[in-house]
Amino acid sequence: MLHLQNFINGTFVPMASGNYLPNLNPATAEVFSQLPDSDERDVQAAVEAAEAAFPAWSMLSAEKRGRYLIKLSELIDQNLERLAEAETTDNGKPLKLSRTVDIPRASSNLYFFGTGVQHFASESHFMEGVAVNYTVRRPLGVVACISPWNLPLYLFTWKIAPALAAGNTVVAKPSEITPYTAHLLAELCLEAGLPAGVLNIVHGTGPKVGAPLCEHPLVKAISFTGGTQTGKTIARTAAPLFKKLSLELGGKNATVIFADCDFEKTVATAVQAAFANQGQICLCGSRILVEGPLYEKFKEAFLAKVKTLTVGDPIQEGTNLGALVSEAHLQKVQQYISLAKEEGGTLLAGGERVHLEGRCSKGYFLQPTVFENLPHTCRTNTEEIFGPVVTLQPFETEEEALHSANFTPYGLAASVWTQDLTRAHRVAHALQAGIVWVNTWLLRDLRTPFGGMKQSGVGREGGWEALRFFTEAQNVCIKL
Ligand SMILES: NC(=O)C1=CN([C@@H]2O[C@H](COP(=O)(O)OP(=O)(O)OC[C@H]3O[C@@H](n4cnc5c(N)ncnc54)[C@H](O)[C@@H]3O)[C@@H](O)[C@H]2O)C=CC1
Ligand SMILES: O=C(O)/C=C/C=C(\O)C(=O)O
Repeated sequence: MLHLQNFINGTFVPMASGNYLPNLNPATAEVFSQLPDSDERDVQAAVEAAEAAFPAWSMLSAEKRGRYLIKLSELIDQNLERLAEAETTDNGKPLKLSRTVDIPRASSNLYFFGTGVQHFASESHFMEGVAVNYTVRRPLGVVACISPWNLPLYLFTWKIAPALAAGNTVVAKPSEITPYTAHLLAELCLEAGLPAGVLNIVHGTGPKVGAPLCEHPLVKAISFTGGTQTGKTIARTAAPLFKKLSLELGGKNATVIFADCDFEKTVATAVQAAFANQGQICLCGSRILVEGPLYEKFKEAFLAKVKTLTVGDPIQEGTNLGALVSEAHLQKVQQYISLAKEEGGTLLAGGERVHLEGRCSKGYFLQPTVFENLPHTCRTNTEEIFGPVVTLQPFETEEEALHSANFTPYGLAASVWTQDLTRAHRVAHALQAGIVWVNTWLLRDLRTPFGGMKQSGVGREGGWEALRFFTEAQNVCIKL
């Protein structure tokens, strides 16, 4: 049995408690590894290591720091297959997704910030004949990066890369549900020669590791991706301690389809946006709003495509949907399916757990599920389900579409499907969402601001936004 370890001060170390937690493969429901059940003592050791490493790391040139990240990116590329298999074993997602999306994106995150930081310039402001101001962006010190289980290495690296590039040292906590690839990344850090204490990884649960990490007085900033409830808890901790906070939280995203859309492309992408990663991406389009005249035609084509999706063993090439991440999460999603029925929804497809043969007979599989006839105000249409469950809703006017799309406490993402560019701009502007795609979905340019409005979070990640978050501006004013 594989035993994962904390990575503190450049070494794999046992946790203070001596206790392990079981780590399951959700496709087989079997325990395949054990992870440290760490606590505040391990957090303390990691923060101390990060604090000691900070002066030397922050004094390195951006180029030298960048080179370490680029080296790590190259090592990820060289270990693509091993990392992809680990991610799929840990998370249940199709191996082809790990291989083509998760792991390549983890590499890109490190490469992007490793190169990007070398172009990070600060502002200067000239007061005609009076003074010149220049602004220095200084790293903060020790920062915390807390990541979720849905895109494990992808989101882990999305946080640590800008934090390290900007000159901070990091204590990172991967999700206890999917800790495996973070452990493998620590091995690659050793191979890359990353100085000891620059990146520290503490495994364990939110209450025992995440909470003391957020409370620690030496931790200057917290970058968190996960559920909105957890985000609220972290915000309550951080506010009185005046820590910088970046929160990427839940979504209940609308796919808004007008009758003049490119039909085939729209249907194909709406299916992908609904069910990619078993619907476990905060950006998934879980409410599909379709203009009246197109509704029946769209419904027929959408359902036909959904019926072609294979729910299966994640390591099989032909699998489109793998396992949900855990039994608890499967049950949560199943409860939402029951709720949708109680709320009067008409089940158009799916709705049932899938029982596979062979090694996956105990896995947490669920059919891609589609409902209609649910009002935009109901719980099914306003709460984050985070699984392969979507609703179809017709609309008559643009105003009605916007009213429905915006009728949730979330404001993360939306996609708009139309050939009318003027309408696309108008609708994009009126949508309460931090990210709007027009005639596409999840097309990512890492330079763009990424984050949500309303209860989808606080702050923006990506590009300069991330480097600004992980630095503190100091203005120097020189009288001429
Ligand atoms: N927006 C997103 O990307 C995600 C949304 N979710 C949503 O959240 C729901 C709950 O999923 P969970 O796995 O429980 O997510 P979570 O928000 O509890 O977990 C995310 C990370 O936060 C850590 N954490 C938990 N409690 C903490 C605390 N008090 N202080 C600091 N860190 C803490 C966890 O250990 C994990 O590393 C899901 O059903 C889904 O709806 C979950 C994961 C990702
Ligand atoms: O940065 C991206 O491309 C995707 C980010 C996705 C999440 O933050 C999420 O699903 O939680």
